[in-house]
Amino acid sequence: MEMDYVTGFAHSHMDRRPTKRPRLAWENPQAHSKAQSGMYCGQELGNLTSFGPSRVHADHASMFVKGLAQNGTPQWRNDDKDGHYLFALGENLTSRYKILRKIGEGTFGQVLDCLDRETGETVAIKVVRSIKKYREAAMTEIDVLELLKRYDRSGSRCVQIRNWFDYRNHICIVFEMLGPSLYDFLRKNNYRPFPVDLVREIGRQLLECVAFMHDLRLIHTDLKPENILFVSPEYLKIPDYKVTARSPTDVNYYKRLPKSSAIKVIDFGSTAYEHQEHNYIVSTRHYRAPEVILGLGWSYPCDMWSVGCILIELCSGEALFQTHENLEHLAMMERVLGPIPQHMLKRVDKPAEKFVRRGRLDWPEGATSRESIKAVLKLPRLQNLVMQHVDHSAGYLIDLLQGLLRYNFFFFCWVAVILSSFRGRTSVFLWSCVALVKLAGAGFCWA
Ligand SMILES: Nc1ncnc2c1ncn2[C@@H]1O[C@H](COP(=O)(O)OP(=O)(O)OP(=O)(O)O)[C@@H](O)[C@H]1O
Repeated sequence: MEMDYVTGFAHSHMDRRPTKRPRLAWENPQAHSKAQSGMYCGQELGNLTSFGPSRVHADHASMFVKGLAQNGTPQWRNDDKDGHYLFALGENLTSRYKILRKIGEGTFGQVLDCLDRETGETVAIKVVRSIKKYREAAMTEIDVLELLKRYDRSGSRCVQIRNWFDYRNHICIVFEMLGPSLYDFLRKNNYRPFPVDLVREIGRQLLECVAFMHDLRLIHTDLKPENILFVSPEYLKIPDYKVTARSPTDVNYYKRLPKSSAIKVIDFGSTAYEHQEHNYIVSTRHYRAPEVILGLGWSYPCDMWSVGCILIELCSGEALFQTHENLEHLAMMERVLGPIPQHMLKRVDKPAEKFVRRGRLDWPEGATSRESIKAVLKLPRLQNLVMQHVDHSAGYLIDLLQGLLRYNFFFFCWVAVILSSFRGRTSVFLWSCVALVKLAGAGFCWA
């Protein structure tokens, strides 16, 4: 078998499709965080405010005191109209970090590949937009990252924070450098699926990460292929025998596969604590749980729903619920997973009342167009969808997905919360959920 070994995606050859699917709304009213109050204890050093607890950071601050830094940083420039930091490649971001290239951009800011002059390693720095709500969310993200770092001793599940600082009104979060995202692979492979054995391995790690977060009473709320990164940038190019392309010059002849299956979750900017109020809209559209759309309030199960959508996408190559409209989205869920229980439809909030008529979803009557009805009818039932893409172990995967994409999971969750509060132990919560789902006939054997 011809095999081509490559290190890292060639960014210059990236196609022109967007690398990220944006969240439609950013409606996360974050509370002031512990880290934020720490900010005012920082040392004002020229155009940098430094607060990092680490020894490395303290050394860095002392460099500024000696007056070395100002020479190394560019002249002050205004931000762009959206509050993004403007920079040139090769410039310094404080005297410690040299900007090598831009890796990504999201709602919160830009992510830059930088050389850390103190350690000699390359790091990914998220330079957050200089807008109050994004600055506040970044401070919450730092709190969460530090909590995760404290408990994830092996650092194997979630991206590791190395440092943070406030530079020219931009919160900058320094991360370990990771490889491409699951979405980068899907895109580069023209939306061809991942091999099922790799999906199983990714699913296991993802569920471990979610269990770990839930145990800390944290809800990620924005799990999606863009936010799951392979640890290593190395990948193989192997001929894809399933496609009709016969010539190695054809773009579809090869398929890229990661050399290692190790993944980590990123983007804790929307992570919520269990005790906060959960009535606003969360998650990127395709991965949004029904209770979020129906305004029923949400909790841990919204992450489980996202994991279910992600696993299907990895097996099929395409997002399961490709829609931008609430009623169509709910109709798609009913098509794939069966009717939404009446007790949920009875409790919807005011804005969602228009989706319900006589105790059931107002579909197809409420559809906005014939195309919309066709888009829903095109979707297969979950079992058929899985069997189209998975030959061996389809049964186990269907069991797992039925457990993750369970409308009632939301209600099981409340029972589990009550059970865990009796015992005062967070892990009881997750095991209660698992036990309840198992009792309900779902299997977790596959992952
Ligand atoms: N540690 C990292 N290593 C390598 N690339 C990274 C790292 N962190 C982020 N990226 C890249 O930068 C992109 C944006 O990062 P991130 O999702 O944290 O930003 P965001 O502004 O919070 O995005 P969103 O719009 O989803 O909220 C990611 O999709 C990824 O491609």
